[in-house]
Amino acid sequence: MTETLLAFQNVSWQHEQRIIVRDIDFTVQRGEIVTLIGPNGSGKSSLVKMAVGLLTPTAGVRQLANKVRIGYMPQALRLDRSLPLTVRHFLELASPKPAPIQLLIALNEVGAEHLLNNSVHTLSGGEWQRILLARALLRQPDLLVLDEPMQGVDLTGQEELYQLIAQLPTQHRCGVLMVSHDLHLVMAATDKVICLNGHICCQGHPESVSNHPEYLRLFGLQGSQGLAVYSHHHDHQHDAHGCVTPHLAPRLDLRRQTLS
Ligand SMILES: Nc1ncnc2c1ncn2[C@@H]1O[C@H](COP(=O)(O)OP(=O)(O)OP(=O)(O)O)[C@@H](O)[C@H]1O
Repeated sequence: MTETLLAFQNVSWQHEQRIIVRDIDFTVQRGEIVTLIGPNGSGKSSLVKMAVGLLTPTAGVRQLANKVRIGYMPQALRLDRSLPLTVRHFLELASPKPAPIQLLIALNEVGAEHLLNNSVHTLSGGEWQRILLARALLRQPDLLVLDEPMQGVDLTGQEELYQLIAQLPTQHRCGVLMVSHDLHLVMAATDKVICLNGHICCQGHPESVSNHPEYLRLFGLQGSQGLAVYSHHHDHQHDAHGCVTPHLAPRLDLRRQTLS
C-alpha cells in the first residue's frame, strides 16, 4: 500500500518579479527514491527548500502527511572555522540530542565511525558529506531530503554513497527526495526522476523514461547510450523571469507530462 509523505500541487515560488519554479506537481511515497535533475539554476534547491519548509510556496499547495519527520542534508552548511568542533560535538547539536550509541550507529551506517573525534574543519569533502548524512539519519526521518549529497565525493565514494542511499528506504522505511547531477548513478538508484527547468519538463521511472521516445528526443543520443553523460536539451526557451517562451522550431512540449 502506498503512503504519500509529501505532495506538491501546482506549486510555484516567485521572488520579487521573477518566477523561480512554477506549476510543480509530484509526490514522494514512503519507500521510494525521487531524484530531481536539471541544469544549474533550474530551481532544484528552491524546490527542496519548499519541501523541508524553509521556503513557502507563493502559489499552490505543499502537503506533508501527518507527523512526518524530515531529515535534511543541505547543499552547503558553513561552520565558523574559529569554533573548535569535533564530529561528535557537531552531531550532538542535533535536536533532540542523540545518545552516544545512536551517534555510533549513524556513523557506522555511513562508514564514518572512525571520524567521531576528528575536527569537522579537517574533514575531506566526501567525509563531510557522510557526516551530514549521518546527521540527517539521526532524526529517524520518514522523509529524507538530500540536496546534492555527492558534492566533493570521489567516483568510488559516489558509488558507495549511492548504494547506501539506495538501501535507506528499506532500512529506515523512509522516502527520499534527492537532488543530483550524476545522471548515470541517479538512474541506477532511483524510483522516479523529475527533470526540472523552472517547471517539470518530464518525470517518471528511470527505465520507462530512458526508453521513452519523448525522453530520447529530449536527451538526444546520450539518452540512448545508457544516460552515461547528462546534458539538458530543451524544447523551449525561458525569458528573464523563467517563463517559457516558444522555441523558434519547437521539438516537443513535455511540460508536466508523466512518462511512466
Ligand atoms: N532567495 C533567493 N532570492 C533570489 N533568487 C533566488 C533565491 N533562491 C534562489 N534564487 C534564484 O533562483 C534560481 C534557482 O536557484 P536554485 O538554487 O533553486 O537552482 P538549482 O537548480 O538548485 O541550481 P544549482 O544546480 O546550481 O544548485 C537561481 O537563478 C537563483 O539565483
